[in-house]
Amino acid sequence: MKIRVGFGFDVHQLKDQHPFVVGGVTLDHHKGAYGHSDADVLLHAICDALLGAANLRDIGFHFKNTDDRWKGISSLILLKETVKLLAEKGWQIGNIDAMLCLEAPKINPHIPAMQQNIADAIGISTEDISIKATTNEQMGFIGREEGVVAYAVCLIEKN
Ligand SMILES: Nc1ccn([C@@H]2O[C@H](COP(=O)(O)O)[C@@H](O)[C@H]2O)c(=O)n1
Ligand SMILES: C[C@@]1(CO)OP(=O)(O)OP(=O)(O)OC[C@H]1O
Repeated sequence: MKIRVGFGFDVHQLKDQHPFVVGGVTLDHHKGAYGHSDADVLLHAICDALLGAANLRDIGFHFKNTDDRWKGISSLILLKETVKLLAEKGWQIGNIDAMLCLEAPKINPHIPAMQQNIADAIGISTEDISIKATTNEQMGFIGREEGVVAYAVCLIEKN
């Protein structure tokens, strides 16, 4: 059995009165993440961790931010496409561990729904998908609510 580890990072600007989609959940907040897609920072970090583990470049390589096909798209679709790219090379996903860094809103109440969205998209158990959150203790661009950051690691395996 071959196993590989992957790491992903993503950051998006926060803008007033913009939808805030994280892990496929639309959060009720006065600001939201801005990007070419739905700007789901958590799913983008997970896509990059998976692609990195399989040595398949990164999210922007496969889904260019100049391509109208991805304009406003749900990142759950990008995640499903990413899993297909891995499956074509024989990779299965072992587990994912992710960390969100944002001042507000509180993420904890939404974690089960995010885990379920990701589990449905990639076909593994919610038990193998960990999501955590921290503030940046009011420091820097995260502390000023100018941006949101996510990190993710994963294990993938094939026979
Ligand atoms: N956006 C967030 C940030 C944090 N949490 C939860 O609160 C705990 C304390 O956060 P600190 O940054 O003050 O250490 C953190 O461990 C998370 O459980 C959250 O849900 N959403
Ligand atoms: C997802 C893509 C494609 O719609 O656009 P964004 O939503 O701007 O997100 P980013 O994290 O910059 O990554 C890659 C992009 O090409």
